[in-house]
Amino acid sequence: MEIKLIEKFQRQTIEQLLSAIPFFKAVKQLDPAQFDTLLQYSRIITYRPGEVVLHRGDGDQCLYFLLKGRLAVYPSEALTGEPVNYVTPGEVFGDLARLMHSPRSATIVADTSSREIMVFSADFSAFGELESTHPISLPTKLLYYRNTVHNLRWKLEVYRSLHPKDELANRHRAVKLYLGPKDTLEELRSLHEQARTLASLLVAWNDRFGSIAPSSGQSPDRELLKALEH
Ligand SMILES: Nc1ncnc2c1ncn2[C@@H]1O[C@@H]2COP(=O)(O)O[C@H]2[C@H]1O
Repeated sequence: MEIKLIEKFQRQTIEQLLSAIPFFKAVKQLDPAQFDTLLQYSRIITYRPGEVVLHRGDGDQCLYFLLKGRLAVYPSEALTGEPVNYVTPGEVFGDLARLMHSPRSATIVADTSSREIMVFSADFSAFGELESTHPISLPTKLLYYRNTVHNLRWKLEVYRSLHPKDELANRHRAVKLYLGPKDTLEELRSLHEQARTLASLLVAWNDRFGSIAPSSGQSPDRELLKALEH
């Protein structure tokens, strides 16, 4: 693992890397000053294949966005069986612990199939209390939570399509969408509440199935386990 400060990179490089991440792209378009503020709380981390990025049960609350490579998500520290899911470039991860006020819900490992693994890490403490608007503004928070709710709903839809008869399958559809006035604190509160409920449903899927992939229960990823021994 190597941690690199944002200042070590040319501005153009950072902008190019972050243009592939919907949240940062939207913030930059809406309010370039907020984009700069987020950068002040961020750094870039590179990993070697097989390195552990997040440990289930850890208490830190950084938020991550994958820039390059692929990551495997394991529901337990044991790293046996199939990963529960993969994280691909542009996706956010490490967002559930803060949302649910709980330790990390999964272990995330740099995949052995990736040569270069690069992650953008943001210190979530900049978000402060939900309703505070400094240093991160209400519009930026709204972008973040809309994005989070969208991503969680999407993942839960995928799991529903794999296990349509499971009693968890329809639960996320019962989580009400917000229909009130847009761009308000009320919308932020609703998105936050939706995100919390959807996050706990995702963790319930992980707990129930171990791996949600159809090939669940088959042989462990030996290549990955071997790489972890070094
Ligand atoms: N089923 C899943 N699919 C994709 N990512 C997941 C899944 N379960 C957990 N994660 C991610 O793994 C992260 C582990 O740390 P957090 O609990 O903070 O946030 C978690 C999610 O971002």
